[in-house]
Amino acid sequence: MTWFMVGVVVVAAGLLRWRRPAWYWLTFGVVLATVRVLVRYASVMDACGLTVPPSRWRLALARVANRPVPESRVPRILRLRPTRTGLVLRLKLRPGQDAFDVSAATDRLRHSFGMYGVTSREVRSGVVEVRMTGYDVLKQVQMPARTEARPMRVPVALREDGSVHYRDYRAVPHGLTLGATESGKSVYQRNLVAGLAPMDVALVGIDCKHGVELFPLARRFSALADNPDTALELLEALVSHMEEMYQLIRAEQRISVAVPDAEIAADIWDLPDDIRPVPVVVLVDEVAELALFASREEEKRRDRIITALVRLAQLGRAAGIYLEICGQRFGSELGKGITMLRAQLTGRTAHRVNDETSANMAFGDISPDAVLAAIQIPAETRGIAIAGDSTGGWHRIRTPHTSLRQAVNTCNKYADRTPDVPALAAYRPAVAALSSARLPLSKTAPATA
Ligand SMILES: Nc1ncnc2c1ncn2[C@@H]1O[C@H](COP(=O)(O)OP(=O)(O)OP(=O)(O)O)[C@@H](O)[C@H]1O
Repeated sequence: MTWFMVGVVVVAAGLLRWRRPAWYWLTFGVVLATVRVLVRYASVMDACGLTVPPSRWRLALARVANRPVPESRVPRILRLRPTRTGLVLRLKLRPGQDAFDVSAATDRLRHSFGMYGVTSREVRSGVVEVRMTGYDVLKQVQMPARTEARPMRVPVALREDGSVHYRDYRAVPHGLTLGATESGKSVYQRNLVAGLAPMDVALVGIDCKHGVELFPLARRFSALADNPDTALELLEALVSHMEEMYQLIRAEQRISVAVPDAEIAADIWDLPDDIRPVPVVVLVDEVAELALFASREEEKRRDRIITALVRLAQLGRAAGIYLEICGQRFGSELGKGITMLRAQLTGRTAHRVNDETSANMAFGDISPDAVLAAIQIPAETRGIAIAGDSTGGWHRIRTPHTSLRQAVNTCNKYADRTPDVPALAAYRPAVAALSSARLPLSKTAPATA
């Protein structure tokens, strides 16, 4: 009977591991992995070259006391913390070791501890955090139920080490998302919109793919444009809005300068709550549509559009205006001003790209390693992307698969949080018109069936 029970448990564990790796990890994997790491720790560290020989004084002490020669020493375990997706091991390095030793050994640690993936980072001098994942967390992304809530910080994807990837607008104001067609850019953008929807933020959309991506989300948008002419007007209205925000900050500065010890506002976040304007996130889908032209008139329009975008990218942060630009390619081939604009878009996300040039457009000026990682994204795993910023750090990420329906539901749910931005009032989508436009379609559907 006992052997039968053991057999049932082993088969259940095997099935879970195969079909539901996340459940396997939570039920069996976490305990087995913790025991394995603790039991094998010293021998694995030794085999991976992460030990240091005993110090001279310990050797001398052993000689004097006539004791056996002391063994090499392993980094001290400060903490071993199980997580939803793996284990986090915090190590205190021995004298003579550095964080690079551990990062160079991550692949050896991975297979020695029988984990799916291992990454490491230096937390502070001499202390390294080794994050191990028990299974491929990017295969079927499940975001944790609770994430750290902060204004303008969206939990948008999962990183391959199991941690949450945030799009933090206050830390990295402007972003560029690139990727070949069908690589997952729209799903990424949908996750961003769904994450921003419950926040106190005005969403502005420019979708020159005839509005198919952003217009269904119109109820949560304060302004929308679906063609280059309206996009130009909207961007110029945003520049005026930005100038008004600067006037507001200046006015507040004049008041605080006269008050000794008062804080002087440098951006909208320093303004008192009651006068702080709502921040604005501008989402631009398929940016190349704004940069292409076929006639002299269109060229003039294009130049004005790029000038407005460059001005918003250069000065928008203090006024609380953040750009999120999305496209298949974004290089000098799109004409003058593009490389200048790209330099301001320091948050970079690259989905699968068709060639090295496109990967270079995303990361060439940031990190050569990230360029290589972007080229290696396999075509069959859509939604996988490399996310990096101007610090040179980068991660492999994947968003949860959010359908347009789910994103629309979220936007409808938070429709009452859509703020009015007076400068953009002319571009506010006519939601009533949108809903009534659907009525004849749904009425005619049964008739034609
Ligand atoms: N994070 C994801 N997880 C799982 N599947 C995904 C993910 N992201 C995208 N996909 C799949 O890839 C398909 C293409 O995604 P998406 O429409 O976002 O690509 P795109 O880059 O915007 O393409 P295009 O430029 O042609 O509009 C989606 O229909 C979806 O099935």
